[in-house]
Amino acid sequence: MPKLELLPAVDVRDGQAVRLVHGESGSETSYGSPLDAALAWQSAGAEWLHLVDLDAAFGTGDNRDVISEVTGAMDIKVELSGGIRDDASLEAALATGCRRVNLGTAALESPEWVAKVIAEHGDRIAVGLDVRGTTLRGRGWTRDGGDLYETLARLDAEGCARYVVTDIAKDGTLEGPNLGLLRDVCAVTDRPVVASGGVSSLDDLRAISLLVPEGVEGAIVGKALYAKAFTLEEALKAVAV
Ligand SMILES: O=C(O)c1ccccc1NCC(=O)[C@H](O)[C@H](O)COP(=O)(O)O
Repeated sequence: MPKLELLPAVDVRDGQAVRLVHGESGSETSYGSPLDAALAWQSAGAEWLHLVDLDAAFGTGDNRDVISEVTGAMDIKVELSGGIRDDASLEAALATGCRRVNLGTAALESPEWVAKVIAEHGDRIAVGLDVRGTTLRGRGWTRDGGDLYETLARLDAEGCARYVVTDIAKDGTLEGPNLGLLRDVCAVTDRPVVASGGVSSLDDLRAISLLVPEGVEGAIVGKALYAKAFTLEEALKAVAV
């Protein structure tokens, strides 16, 4: 059985590494330099970095310089998220050298464009399915964007390579992941799923690991690392098989 991939998160707002609660603008706790955080996760043995431009996601500007600096400094693979909604922002994101990007709002508002870029870029495109209940949310998770399962069926048919599934009610709360949601999504798609939101403990990671045979490929970990609930070294050891 392959091991669960871990993706430590660096969410950037106004040039700083932050964590939000439920992804809500204004709920930031700041954790300093995004580059320092990313380098720390890399030194600890991460194989992936999940890097989010929250200002681009919220439409309050962008952190392109910081994102480029961090991505350029990484020897590990980078998954880039936040505000990638058109050719210009996609080209800029891919040009950073990231391994893949996450599209969120665009998958809800610009389905034809998303089908086109999936066809062009294959597995460098993932789609973030950010949900409250089974309703998708876009524009920095502030607006409803349709039904999870209808959108998933459409994206599957278009050849989407991978999904990053976030229960917004869990995100940044340290309340544990929504394992039922992950199971339900894996039951209706054969594409790999990356779990995001709510991880609080090594036991949460072990529980997500048990879903690898069902299709969960990775887990994003943000708040728990910044809050020092465990170290990344401990997390990597917990999911090693
Ligand atoms: O990814 C986005 O585009 C995004 C947009 C708006 C608000 C938040 C967004 N992402 C948050 C994350 O990806 C978190 O880093 C991740 O879910 C980690 O959550 P947690 O482990 O609960 O801190």
